[in-house]
Amino acid sequence: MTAARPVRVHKFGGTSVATADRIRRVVQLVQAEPETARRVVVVSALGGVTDQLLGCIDAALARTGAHRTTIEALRQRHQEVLEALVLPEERTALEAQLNAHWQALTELLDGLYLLRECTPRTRDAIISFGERLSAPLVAAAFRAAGSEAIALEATELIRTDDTFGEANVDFATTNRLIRERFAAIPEDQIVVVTGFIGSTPEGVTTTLGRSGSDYTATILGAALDAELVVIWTDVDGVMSADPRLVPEAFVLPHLSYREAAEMAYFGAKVLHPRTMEPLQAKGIPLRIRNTLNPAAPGTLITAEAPPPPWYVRAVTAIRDVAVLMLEGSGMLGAPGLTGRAFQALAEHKINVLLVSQASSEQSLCLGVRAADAETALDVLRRTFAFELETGRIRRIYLVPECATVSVVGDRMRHQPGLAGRMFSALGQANVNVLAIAQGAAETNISAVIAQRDAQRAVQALHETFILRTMRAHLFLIGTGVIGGTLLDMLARQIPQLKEEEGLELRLAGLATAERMLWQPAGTPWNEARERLRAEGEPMDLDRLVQLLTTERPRRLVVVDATASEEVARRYPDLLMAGVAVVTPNKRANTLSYEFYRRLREIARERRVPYRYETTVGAGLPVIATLQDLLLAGDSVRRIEGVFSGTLAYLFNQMAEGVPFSEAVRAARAAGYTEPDPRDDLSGEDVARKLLILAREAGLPVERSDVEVQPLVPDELREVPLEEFLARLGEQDAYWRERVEEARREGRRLHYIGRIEDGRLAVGVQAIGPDSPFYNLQGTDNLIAFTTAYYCRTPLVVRGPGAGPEVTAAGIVSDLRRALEQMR
Ligand SMILES: Nc1ncnc2c1ncn2[C@@H]1O[C@H](COP(=O)(O)OP(=O)(O)O)[C@@H](O)[C@H]1O
Ligand SMILES: N[C@@H](CC(=O)OP(=O)(O)O)C(=O)O
Repeated sequence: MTAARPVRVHKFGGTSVATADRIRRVVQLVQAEPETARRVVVVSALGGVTDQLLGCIDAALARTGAHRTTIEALRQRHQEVLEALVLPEERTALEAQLNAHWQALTELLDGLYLLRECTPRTRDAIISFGERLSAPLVAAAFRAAGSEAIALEATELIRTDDTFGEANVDFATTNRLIRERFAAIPEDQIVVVTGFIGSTPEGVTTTLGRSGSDYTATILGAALDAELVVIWTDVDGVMSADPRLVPEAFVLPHLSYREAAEMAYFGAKVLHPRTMEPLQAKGIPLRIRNTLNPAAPGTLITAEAPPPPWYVRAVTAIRDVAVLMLEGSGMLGAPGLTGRAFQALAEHKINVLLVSQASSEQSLCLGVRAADAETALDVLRRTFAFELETGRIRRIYLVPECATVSVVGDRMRHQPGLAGRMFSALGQANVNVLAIAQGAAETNISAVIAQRDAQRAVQALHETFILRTMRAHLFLIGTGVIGGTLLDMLARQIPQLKEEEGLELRLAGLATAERMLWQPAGTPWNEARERLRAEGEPMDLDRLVQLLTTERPRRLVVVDATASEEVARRYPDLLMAGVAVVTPNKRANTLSYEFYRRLREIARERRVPYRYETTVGAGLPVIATLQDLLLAGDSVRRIEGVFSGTLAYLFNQMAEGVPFSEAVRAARAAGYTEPDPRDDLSGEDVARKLLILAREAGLPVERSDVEVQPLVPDELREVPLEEFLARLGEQDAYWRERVEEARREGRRLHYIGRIEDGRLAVGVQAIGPDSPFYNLQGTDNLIAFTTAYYCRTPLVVRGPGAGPEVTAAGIVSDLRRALEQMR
C-alpha cells in the first residue's frame, strides 16, 4: 500500500476567478504546487455574481422584469469564459451542463415573479448557482492546461441543518461523506469543489453565509487532514484594518486562530468568521495569499502567533448595524429578561452581534444587523408585551444606522486600561459611543457608534493602538509677531516631530482680524499665510467658532496669539466642545474671576487642555513653577517680581543716567514696547500678570483689587500718541530726581509687582543690594516665590521675559503638553 499523499486545499475567492485571465492564473498557481501533494481547489462564484443573483431576486419580487436581463448578461459572461478557457472537444457537453443551470435558475426566478414571495430556502437555491456555474468552468480550465481535474458539487459533501442563509454543518456526517467521496478519486486528480453551499439530509440546497467558501475550504481541509489550507484573495494577506478604510493598514504576517476568527466576526471581510473552526482541533495551518501577487508571503494563521509589539493586533468594523434598546426600571433585578430576549431572537434566527447592559439592569442594548432590525424590534415587543403594558419595561426602540468598531488581539488579555484608551481615542476623534462590550476572553473590545463615524473611528483606533502615532490639528488665531514666529518655528519642527515621536501635527487653518481660512484636512505650514491671503474668507468669529466646534478634526488645539478680548470670550465654547486652547493672550484669565473660574472648571471636567504659561514671563516657567509648588502642598506667602521686560529696561537705562524720555524712545525703537508705550507705562500689563498669578495661587481677586501706580501722569494719558511722545521730556526732571534720591540711599528703582497677605500692588520701588532685583539687567524678568518651603531664600525664576522667539517656544511647550494630555 502506498502512503497517502499530503493534502493541500486552495480556495479561490470571487475576485480570483472573476475573468478568464484570472482563472488562467489560478490554474498556473495550482499547477506550480508540488505534485507530491493532493490538490483540492475550492472556488467561489465569479466575482460579483452572488450579489447579482441577489439583485435578481429583488428585481423578480419587485416585478420589474430586470431579472431576465441580468440573467442574460450573466449567461453571456460565463459563456465568454467558457469559450476562452475550455477545450473545443469539451464545449458542447459543458454548455449543455451550464444551460441546464440557466434554465433552472430562470424558472426559479420566474416563479418568484409570479408568487411575489421568496423563502430563505428558495433564496439559497438561487444563489447556489454562482458556485455551481463556476466550478465546472474552472475544472475544465485545468484540463485544458493539461491537468487531470474533475468538479464536485459540495451539496454531496457538506451536510447541514436547514438554517437557510447561514446553515450549520453536521461534521460527523460531512467528514464521512468527504472521506468516502475522495477515497474514490485518484489522488493525482485535481478536485474542484463549489464553495459556499451544502445540503440538508433531504438533499435541499443550503448556503453557509456570505463569504462561506472560506469555510468550505477548511471543512474539506479538516476532513482530509490537510497539511495546509490556502485562501487566495486579492490582497496580500489579512491586514491590520480594512485597507479601504485605513490606507496605512499593513499585512499581518502571523495571526492566531482566535484573532483571525474575532477579526472576521467583528467585520474583517477578508475571512468568513467560521473559517478557523474546523482547523483548530487538528492545528492545521491556514495561509492567506494574493492571487495577483503570489510572491508575497501572505498571512499565516496557526494556534499561536508571536505577539504584536503592542496589545492590539487589528481594528475592524461592521457597518449596517442597528441597536435595540430596552429601558425601564422594572428591569432591575429581573434575571430572566435578558435570557428571554436572547431566546426570542434566536428562535427567529436573529444573530446578536453585541450585548451591553447597564449594571443596574436599567437598560439592555443589543446590536443586530440592520437587515434584521425591524423583525427583531417586532419580536421583542411581542415577547415583552406584558412588561411593556405594566410598565416594567418603559420602552423598546431601535437606533438605526449604527456600526460597531472593535479592537482585537490575544495580547489584550488581562491588560487593564485598554477600554479606557479606546474610549479616549474615540472621544478625541469626536466619535460618540453608544455602547461598549468586551468578550469574556478579553481578546476583543467593541463599541457601537453612529455609522457615519465608522471610518473616522477605525482610523483613530488604528492610529492609537496599532501605529501608535498621533494625529493632531492646530488652528492659529493671530499671525502677528508671536503667531508668525510660532508658524515658522513649527514648520521647522514638524518633520522631526513626525519622524522621532510619531506626532503628525496638521495646521487646520488660521485667522487674523481680517481673514480666516478653515482647512480641517490640513494646509501646508510654510504656505499658510499666502493661502490665508489667497483663499481665506472675511473673518467672522461666530462662524469660525461654529466650524471649530462642530466640524472639528481630531485633537484640535486653538492657539490664540491675539490680544483680543472678543476671542478670549469664546474659550468656554471651544473647551466645551473638546477643543483645547493654548494662549499667550492674557485677556481670558483677567476678565472677571467668575469667568476665570468657569474656564478652569470646564477644562477640568471635560478633560480638555487649557494652557497659558506664556501669559506671564513669556517662555519662562512662571505659572508651571507656581502650580508645581501648590501641587507639592506648598503655600504661597509672597510673590514678588519684575514682570515687564520693557520697564526693566527703562529703569536700567535711567540708572545709567539716560533721561526718561530718551529711555522710552530707545525702548520703543528696539521693539520692546507696545506700539503705544503707554500700554506698558500704564502698568496695566503688569497688573494683569499679577492678577493671573494671584488667581493661580488661589485668591478670588478682581482687576479692581490690584493697586497700580502708573508711570504716565494723568494729563498725558488721553492725548494723541504723537503729542505724548513729544511731551515725554516734561517727565525727565521728576525721574532724574527719583533715581538720584534712590542712588543716595544705595538703592535702585524698579517697577515691582507684589502679592502678599491678599494684597496685590504694582509700582515703583527703591530696592537695596540685598534684593534679588538689584542686579537685574537688560530686559530680564525676575519672579521670586516666598513660600512655606522656600521661606529663607525665595525660589527665583529669572530670564528674558519678552521676545517673539522665547514666547513662541513657550507656546510650543504648552502645545506639546496639551497634546500629551490628548493622547
Ligand atoms: N482586515 C482586512 N484585511 C484584508 N482585507 C480586508 C480586511 N478587511 C476587509 N478587507 C477586504 O476584503 C477583501 C477580500 O475579501 P473578498 O472581497 O471577499 O475576497 P474574495 O473574493 O477573495 O473572497 C479585500 O479586498 C479587502 O478590501
Ligand atoms: N459567492 C459567495 C461565497 C464566497 O465566499 O464568495 P467570496 O469568496 O468571493 O467572498 C459570496 O459571495 O458570499
